[in-house]
Amino acid sequence: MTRVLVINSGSSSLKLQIIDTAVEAELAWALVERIGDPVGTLAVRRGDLAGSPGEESTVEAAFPDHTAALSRVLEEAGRLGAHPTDLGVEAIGHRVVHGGPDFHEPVEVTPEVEAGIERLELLAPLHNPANLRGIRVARDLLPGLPHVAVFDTGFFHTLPAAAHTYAIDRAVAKAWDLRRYGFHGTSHEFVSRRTAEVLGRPYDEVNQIVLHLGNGASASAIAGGRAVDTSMGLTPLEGLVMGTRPGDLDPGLIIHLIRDRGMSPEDVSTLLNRRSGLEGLARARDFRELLARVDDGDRDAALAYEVVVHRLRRYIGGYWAVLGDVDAITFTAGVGENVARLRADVLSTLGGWGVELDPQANEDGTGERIISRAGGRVAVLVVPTDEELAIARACDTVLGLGR
Ligand SMILES: Nc1ncnc2c1ncn2[C@@H]1O[C@H](COP(=O)(O)OP(=O)(O)O)[C@@H](O)[C@H]1O
Ligand SMILES: CC(=O)OP(=O)(O)O
Ligand SMILES: [Mg+2]
Repeated sequence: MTRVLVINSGSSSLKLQIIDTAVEAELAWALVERIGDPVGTLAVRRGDLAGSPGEESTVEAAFPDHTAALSRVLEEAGRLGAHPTDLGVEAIGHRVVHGGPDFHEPVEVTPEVEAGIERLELLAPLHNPANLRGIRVARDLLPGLPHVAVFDTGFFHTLPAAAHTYAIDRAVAKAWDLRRYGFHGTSHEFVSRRTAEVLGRPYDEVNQIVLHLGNGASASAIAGGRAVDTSMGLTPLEGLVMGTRPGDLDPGLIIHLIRDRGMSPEDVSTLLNRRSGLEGLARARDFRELLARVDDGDRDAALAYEVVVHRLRRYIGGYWAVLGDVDAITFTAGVGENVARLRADVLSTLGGWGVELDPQANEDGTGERIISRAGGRVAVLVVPTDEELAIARACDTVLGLGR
C-alpha cells in the first residue's frame, strides 16, 4: 500500500488530496479558499474507505496564513478519521510551478532543492512563494515524511529551440536563463496521455492541441507525445487571457508605462498579475461570474469574452500550422471542462478544417468524453485534468514506494 498526500498551494488557496497510488483511489480531499481574507472557507471530505460512506465537513473562518489553514485542515481531517497519520501517509508531493533551468524531473526536496525553488520566486510571484510555504508548513506539521516537488515546467523541458527561444540578444538571454519554460505541464502531459488512451491510439502517434483553461490558462501543441510549443513563457504571464493575467501583449507597453507614465516595476507586476484578464476587463472574479454578466447584457463582460475567444482561435490556428496535421483538440481545467458554450464558440470557425462538434455530447455530457461528431476528421475531447494523481504517481516513482 502506498499513500501520498498531495499539496497544491496557491497564493490564497490550499488544495490537498490523500491518494492511495496502488489503487489510484482518493482517500481524502480538502480545499481552503481565501486564505488571508477576513472570512475564508474550508471543506474536508473523507473518501469512501472500505465501503463506509464518505463524510464532509465545511467551516467558515479566518485563515490568516497557510500554517493556520493546514492546521485546521488536519484538525477537521482528524475528526473525520482522515488525518494523514491515521491513513498511513508515507510521503508528501507538492506542485511547484517554476522549475527554472535546473529542475526538469520530479525530485525529493533537499535543502538545495528548496534554495533553488526560492531563487525562482521572482519569476513566478503568484505561485512559487506559495509552493515553498506549502512545503515548509507541511514539514512542520507532519514531521518525518519525505517531500517530492513536481514542476509545472518539466513536461516542456524538451520544447524545440525554435519554440523556446526569445529572439533577443543571445548573450543577454544566456546570462539570465531567459527562455520560454511553459507551465501547467503536469496537466498537459496527463491530459494528452489520456486523450490518446480514449482514442485508443499510441501516444507517440497522435498530434494534439491541449487547452488548459482554468484560472491560469495555457495551450500546448504535442506532436507524437512530445510538446513542441506552449503558450506560457519565461513566466506564467504569456499566452492566453486568464482570470487576472492578460496573456500576450506588446513589451513596448511595459516600457511605456514605466518610462513615460510613472509606474514602478512593482506597479506593473501587480497590473499584469492581478488586475488584468477577466478581472481587468470586466471586474469578473471568475468565468462563472463573467458568463452571468454576459447574459445580463454587460458590455465589458461581452468584450472580455470575445477577447478570450479570439486569443484561443489564434493559438489553435498557430499550433495547427506548427503540427501540420491535428488528430485531437482537448479541453481541460475548470473552464475547459465546464463551459460548453466557450468550446463551441472557439471552434465555430473550424468546420472547414474538419472540426465539428456533436452539440449534445458537448452540452449535455459530463466528464471524460469525445464531443465531436462521429466520423469527423478531428476528434474533440473533454478530459478532466488530475494534477494531484499525476503528482502522487511521481512521488511513487521518485521514492520507489510502489516496489
Ligand atoms: N461549472 C462551471 N462553469 C463555468 N466556469 C467554471 C465552472 N467550474 C469552474 N469554473 C471556472 O474555472 C476556473 C477555475 O478553474 P480551475 O481549473 O479550478 O483553476 P485553478 O486550478 O487555476 O484554480 C474559474 O474561472 C471558474 O469560474
Ligand atoms: C501556472 C499557472 O498559471 O497556474 P494556475 O493556473 O494554478 O494559476
Ligand atoms: Mg489549476
